[in-house]
Amino acid sequence: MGSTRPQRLLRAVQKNSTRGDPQSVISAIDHFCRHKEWAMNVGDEKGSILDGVVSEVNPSTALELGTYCGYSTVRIARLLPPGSQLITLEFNPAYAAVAKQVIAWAGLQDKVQLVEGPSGDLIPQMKELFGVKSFDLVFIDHWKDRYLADAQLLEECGLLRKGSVLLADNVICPGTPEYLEYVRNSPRYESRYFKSHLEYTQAEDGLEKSVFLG
Ligand SMILES: C[C@H](C[C@H]1O[C@@H](n2cnc3c(N)ncnc32)[C@H](O)[C@@H]1O)NC(=O)c1cc(-c2ccc(F)cc2)cc(O)c1O
Ligand SMILES: [Mg+2]
Repeated sequence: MGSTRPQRLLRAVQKNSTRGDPQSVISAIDHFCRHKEWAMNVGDEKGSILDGVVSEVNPSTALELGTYCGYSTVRIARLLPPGSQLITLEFNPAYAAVAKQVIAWAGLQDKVQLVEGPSGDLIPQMKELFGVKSFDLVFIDHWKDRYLADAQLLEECGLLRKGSVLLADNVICPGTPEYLEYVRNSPRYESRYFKSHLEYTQAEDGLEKSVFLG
């Protein structure tokens, strides 16, 4: 049984980065995806926009939907203030196993709770599982046709407060039209588009930042 792309990505991290150095892990993954094998990480260009939003929000509790190999998990966790927590949900066990090792290699395991399972089942359990009152920041990067349902589920579960920020990847490519329509037209959100490119390509893509108004 040959290796999978996530496993090859993990090997590239262990070979080309320094344990405990998140920036070197990020650079190793970007180099692997640009020069060896494309993979669906948010990437360096959109990643810089993500960094800016994380720094601006300075979240004490953050949620990520769709861990994949843990690239954006590392990007977010490396910027979190001491005592803050990032919960990341991934339903593919093979991806979760790789992400766990990438996060540990970066030395960020104490800031991250990686939970295996589908977001639709796990979001309603956030309060009881982790004592979460509300999320200051949610990075949405999972199945593109789950973005709207899960944003509304977060609202219904009382997991958003006035000022909570939703940051959604891939709103152009592969695209999330119904989510975009909702956050851009709902009086409950103040939404803004950050134009960029699909990771490691020239295709257009972007991030949508939506502030929940309560
Ligand atoms: C969906 C994936 C990301 C991960 O999300 C997990 N997942 C899913 N649904 C759930 C859930 N309901 N709960 C928890 N986890 C969940 C999954 O297992 C993947 O690991 N992301 C993408 O498919 C993705 C695709 C592209 C892309 C763009 C152009 C192309 F030509 C081809 C692909 C770019 C991107 O930037 C992406 O992000
Ligand atoms: Mg994405």
